[in-house]
Amino acid sequence: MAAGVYNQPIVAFQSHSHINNFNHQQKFNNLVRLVTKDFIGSNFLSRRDCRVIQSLASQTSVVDTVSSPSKSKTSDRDTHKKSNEASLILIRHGESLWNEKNLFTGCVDVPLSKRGIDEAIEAGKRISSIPVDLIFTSALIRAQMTRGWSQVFSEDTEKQSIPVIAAWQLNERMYGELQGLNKQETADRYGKEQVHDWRRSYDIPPPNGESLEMCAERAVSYFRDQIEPQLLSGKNVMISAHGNSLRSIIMYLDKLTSQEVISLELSTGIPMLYIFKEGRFVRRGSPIGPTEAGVYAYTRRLALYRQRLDDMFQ
Ligand SMILES: O=C(O)[C@H](O)COP(=O)(O)O
Repeated sequence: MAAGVYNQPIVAFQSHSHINNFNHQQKFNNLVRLVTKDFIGSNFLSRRDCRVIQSLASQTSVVDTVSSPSKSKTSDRDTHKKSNEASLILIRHGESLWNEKNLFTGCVDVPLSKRGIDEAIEAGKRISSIPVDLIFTSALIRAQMTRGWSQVFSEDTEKQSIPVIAAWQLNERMYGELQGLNKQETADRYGKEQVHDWRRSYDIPPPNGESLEMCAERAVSYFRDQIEPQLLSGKNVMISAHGNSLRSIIMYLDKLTSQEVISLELSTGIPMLYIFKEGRFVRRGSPIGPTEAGVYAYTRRLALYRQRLDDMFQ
């Protein structure tokens, strides 16, 4: 586990703009160069993909450094500490280059597409009113978005930055022999139902990969051991992770059964909000708005389940 003020996801860059001492466009250009350099020569990014990433530098506008709102908005923090409440924001990374191509990705380290970066920036705007104290990301670049470039060399500035903890336990589930295959072609070859079982069932692993259950063993244990204590101490936490590591965490938070979790789909780049109060997690829908359209891309069955859950907390 590595802690530090680097690797902040773009979603957090956009959410706090009160410290603005740097030439952000320049920094972002450097980031894109770094990311591109990491992937050029690897066997899963084509030259076209690299060109797409490079072109983002000229198309994407300003991103901000992450500063810790809890240190600059003392009254907000005092209030939520007194009420013994904390916010938990979950976000699945924005669309990746392999999501765009409909390829099984799993633990292959693929960066965001241009659309994914736009989604992350948009998500950051939507959660801008929530003072985040601590960010957890997976160890994969699509959740972190930046790698190495944003280390801070000033103690004062570092004190004002949101700590970021990268943890492999939050990585996407290992998709085994499906990694790199096209999802549609795989369904055509092995049958829709088989592929659906591999992708959505709780305990059927894809060939030589992790089932959701196996993914939950590491992701939920990490959540309970490392993240819950932070919430208990009144810290507002954001987790930037993946479709299946977050499905397993949501299954735990919402007490979904292994049947109910089958219908749980998460959209890319949509923040979900939970309030942690008196040892319980209450889903508050998306910070986007009261309709919660973005919380779950849920099916009718899950909508009913959600209705029951909401009624319980009215
Ligand atoms: O790893 C992947 O391919 C995706 O991030 C998640 O895939 P899924 O929708 O098949 O779970």
